[in-house]
Amino acid sequence: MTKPIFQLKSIVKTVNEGTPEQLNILDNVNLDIYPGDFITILGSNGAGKSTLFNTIGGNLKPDSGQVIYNGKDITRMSVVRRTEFLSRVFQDPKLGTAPRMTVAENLLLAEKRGKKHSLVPRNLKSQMRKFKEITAKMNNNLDDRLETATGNLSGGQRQTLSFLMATINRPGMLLLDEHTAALDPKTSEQLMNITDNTINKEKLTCLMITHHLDDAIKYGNRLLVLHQGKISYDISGEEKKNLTKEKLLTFFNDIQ
Ligand SMILES: Nc1ncnc2c1ncn2[C@@H]1O[C@H](COP(=O)(O)OP(=O)(O)OP(=O)(O)O)[C@@H](O)[C@H]1O
Repeated sequence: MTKPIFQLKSIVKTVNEGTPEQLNILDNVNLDIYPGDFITILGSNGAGKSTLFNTIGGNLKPDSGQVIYNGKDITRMSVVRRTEFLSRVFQDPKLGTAPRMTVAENLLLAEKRGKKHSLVPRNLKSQMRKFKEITAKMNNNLDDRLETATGNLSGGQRQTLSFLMATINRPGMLLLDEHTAALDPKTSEQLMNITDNTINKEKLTCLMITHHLDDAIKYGNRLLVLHQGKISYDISGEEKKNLTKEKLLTFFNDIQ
């Protein structure tokens, strides 16, 4: 049987402890993620989605419970060490890239992340052909802008670059935190297509937070709904394939 690559075991995170506002923002969360899972995550504002990602990414330590990667307890592992196997793309295109550095320099930086220096080519020139090839596949002229400072790119190009940087080393876990939410509908759809193709081709394990029901239904093999710090819905396979927007809306109405 396939073993989970990532596990959350009885994760609890409480805020405002000992006050009338005390709240379990993660309330005994258990989750087994299998290699190649592409999980879409829905949940209303304040449901705990970012808190879940922060726990997985190491930005937030749970009060109790365990975070396991490849069978190893990483609950107390730092964010920096987790970058050896984990990448995250944020909603804000400005967060993933260094604005004064060129597209090519950003890609080189991303290649180095989590690797021993000796394994990374130092010379940017030797990598240019490869970077040109990767960016050309994005079909948004990023390949013509390899020497451009990232701050001068369009939001869509910049977010595509963030996605490329996050996936260039084939991460063990990819976290997409509403990564298309700041883009116009057409650009958002383009990046979702790139995302889906890359995840399928590279067989990446990915969690994607979205507020778009259509995207949550269309993409991935598994869908979770978070509600009040708990996983209240977790479907995959045929059940996910047969899910409709109407069924999902009914579910949301029922839990409110
Ligand atoms: N440091 C904190 N102190 C107090 N409350 C917090 C803290 N961090 C998060 N919360 C609360 O925890 C709950 C979950 O927040 P979280 O940001 O994870 O939700 P979310 O599902 O990502 O929401 P959104 O869709 O709005 O981004 C919210 O009620 C939020 O106010």
